[in-house]
Amino acid sequence: MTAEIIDGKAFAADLRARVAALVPAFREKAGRPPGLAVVLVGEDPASNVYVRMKGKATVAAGMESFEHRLPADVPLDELIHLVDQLNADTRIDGILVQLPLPGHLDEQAVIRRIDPDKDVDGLTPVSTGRLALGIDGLVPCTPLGCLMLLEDQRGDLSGLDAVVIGRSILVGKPMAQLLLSRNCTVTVAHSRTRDLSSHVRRADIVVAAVGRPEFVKGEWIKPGATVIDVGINRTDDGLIGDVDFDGAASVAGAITPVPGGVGPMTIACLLRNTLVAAHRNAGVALADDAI
Ligand SMILES: Nc1nc(=O)c2c([nH]1)NC[C@@H]1CN(c3ccc(C(=O)N[C@@H](CCC(=O)O)C(=O)O)cc3)C=[N+]21
Ligand SMILES: [Mg+2]
Repeated sequence: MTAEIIDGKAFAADLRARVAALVPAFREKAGRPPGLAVVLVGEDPASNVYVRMKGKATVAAGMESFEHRLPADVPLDELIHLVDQLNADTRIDGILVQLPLPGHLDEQAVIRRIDPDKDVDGLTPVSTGRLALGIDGLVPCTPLGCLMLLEDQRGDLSGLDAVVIGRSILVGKPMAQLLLSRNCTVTVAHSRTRDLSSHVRRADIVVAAVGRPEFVKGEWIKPGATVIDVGINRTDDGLIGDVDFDGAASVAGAITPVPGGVGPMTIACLLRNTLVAAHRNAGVALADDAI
């Protein structure tokens, strides 16, 4: 094995500490802590674990956590009504509706109801548009975390060839936009892409977000490439990424492990986005390079 293992867990712990260090000054100036509301519909065990982890991390950072659990069969208008209440609640700076929602609920209808100023997931049409236009806004947490790890690893990304595998709203599409904003040459591959391995073989940066265990093979990786594995696949052997880790680690320059790579960065970036939103919502200044 030759690749450096990127320690996302340590990077995330440092980011969380830097966010927490900025909270007391905010509390002082705003007269209240930053607040994050998380909405969970239904009883999916994995979602339950994530929501509990998010709540704990929020409190540990000195912020206020608001958890709302609704039954799986909640009607759309009740969920929308809750979002309206959270939008109007001045204690709350960030609203996260845990996805996926049960099949009868229209996810886009719920997401577009969230006040863009509280959109710490970066999923509303306004946030998506701002990202595409290169205007300051809230960026989805998982791709933001991936970008932080990449820039820490590679420095300036300008001119590098990047392949993003997956085109989801939560990861693939915003990841491509972020890499483009850093002057990468970006290819977005997906389930209909022909000859995927030939695209991956050219890439200096590979971001795998397909949701299939060990889908990306070590032989596809260009020697020295940086590999970011977003996959969280629960199998009988535990959590498995979207990349064949052992194969890729023998050729890559650096690679994120699963667990302990991108996952912890997602939660750290959620706290970061909540802190940024809180400053904007309360009219308290935060230096551009503060976090
Ligand atoms: N509106 C919305 N926003 C999200 O950001 C969102 C979501 N819905 N739905 C589900 C996905 C998934 N997600 C993760 C967060 C943390 C870890 C994480 O901390 N993972 C640990 C392991 C945790 C474990 O042991 O299960 C790791 O990779 O080391 C993983 C995945 C956020 N998501
Ligand atoms: Mg896809």
